[in-house]
Amino acid sequence: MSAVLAEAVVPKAAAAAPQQVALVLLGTGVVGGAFLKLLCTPVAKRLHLVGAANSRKQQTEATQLAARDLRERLRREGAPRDDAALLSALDEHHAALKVIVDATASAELASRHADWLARGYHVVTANKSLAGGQLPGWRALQTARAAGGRYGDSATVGAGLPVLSTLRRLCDCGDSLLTLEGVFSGSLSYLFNTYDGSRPFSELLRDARKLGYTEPDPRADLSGEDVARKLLILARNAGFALGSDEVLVESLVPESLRELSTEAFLARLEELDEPLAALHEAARARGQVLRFLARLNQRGRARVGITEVSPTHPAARLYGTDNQFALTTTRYHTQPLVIQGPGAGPEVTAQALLGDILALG
Ligand SMILES: NC(=O)C1=CN([C@@H]2O[C@H](COP(=O)(O)OP(=O)(O)OC[C@H]3O[C@@H](n4cnc5c(N)ncnc54)[C@H](O)[C@@H]3O)[C@@H](O)[C@H]2O)C=CC1
Ligand SMILES: N[C@@H](CC=O)C(=O)O
Repeated sequence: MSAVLAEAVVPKAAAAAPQQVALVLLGTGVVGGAFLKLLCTPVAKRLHLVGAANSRKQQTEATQLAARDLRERLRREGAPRDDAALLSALDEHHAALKVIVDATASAELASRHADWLARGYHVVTANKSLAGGQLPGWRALQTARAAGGRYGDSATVGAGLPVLSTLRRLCDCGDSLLTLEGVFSGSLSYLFNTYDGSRPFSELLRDARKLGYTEPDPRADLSGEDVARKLLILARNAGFALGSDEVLVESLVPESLRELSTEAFLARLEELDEPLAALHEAARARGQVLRFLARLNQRGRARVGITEVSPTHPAARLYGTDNQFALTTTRYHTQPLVIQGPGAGPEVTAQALLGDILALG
């Protein structure tokens, strides 16, 4: 009764009207393409696309940006790439929030994130190269964030699963990460959940690529590099000042395929089949299965690589692109807090970008 009375007499605080958002999209590939589709849905009506770019061309012209075939048009026509023109398009728009969305895998673009934040733009990214790269880059990012820049990074780990948000919330409450373990790659999860020796590994990898699960160059997945980046992002968010050279990374890419161009590598995928079949067979003979695991122990030692696990291991019970993050903390120490679900794919990743933009205000 008193609660009802209280509601009747206390005026509700007026909810702040959501702000208009101007945005520039860098990268119109698998994730960027899915993001463009989400921009056409009603939830995105206060978002205004004022610029879009791929690696070669860009567009800031309103009618071109509104075209349904913007990605194809960008491949054929558009102005040459020039960040300054994209930033001017943001500056000229009346929207209160100005956002740069990075849906590329470009380390060069990622190295500009901190500068963009310092200049008053918000950055929302699927690109892990800054936060999961060299330690000085991570530190520059923290400096820009401390000065008020807002950085939407949900898409960088678990393709938007609520992992980073949960970890930060625990840390804000004074909890501490003790250990971290799991499957952090959607494509490798898909590959090892599916591979049973009946179809060549290279065929499954081609499927994973077509479905939009792999990195632009799938060696970034197979080498463990992408998993290592996610491990670094999580560890650093939990206060471990880990350098990228401090993660022990076990690569699945044979030496002979490491230095090739992406195209040449894609033409020689069959060379992965024999070594992977041998690993699979050896594990099978011991009653085990293969999983690509990431681990951070209490002393800050980090390792990512292929591991044989028993069929009853939690990582052996995943499906599709499932990721699994097991967080043991000071307060979750008897059993870990486990976050699990699809960890790759254009739609979920694009949604993570959209969610971070809408959360800006
Ligand atoms: N595919 C997935 O499930 C997930 C992907 N991500 C991340 O999303 C990012 C994009 O991945 P995809 O869309 O799969 O790659 P993609 O290869 O399909 O697309 C990359 C796009 O970036 C563009 N690009 C490259 N350099 C550029 C530059 N300097 N300026 C403007 N555009 C540039 C390319 O032209 C292309 O349009 C990567 O960082 C990836 O790690 C993150 C979570 C999940
Ligand atoms: N290639 C990545 C995509 C998400 O980050 C993966 O396989 O997990």
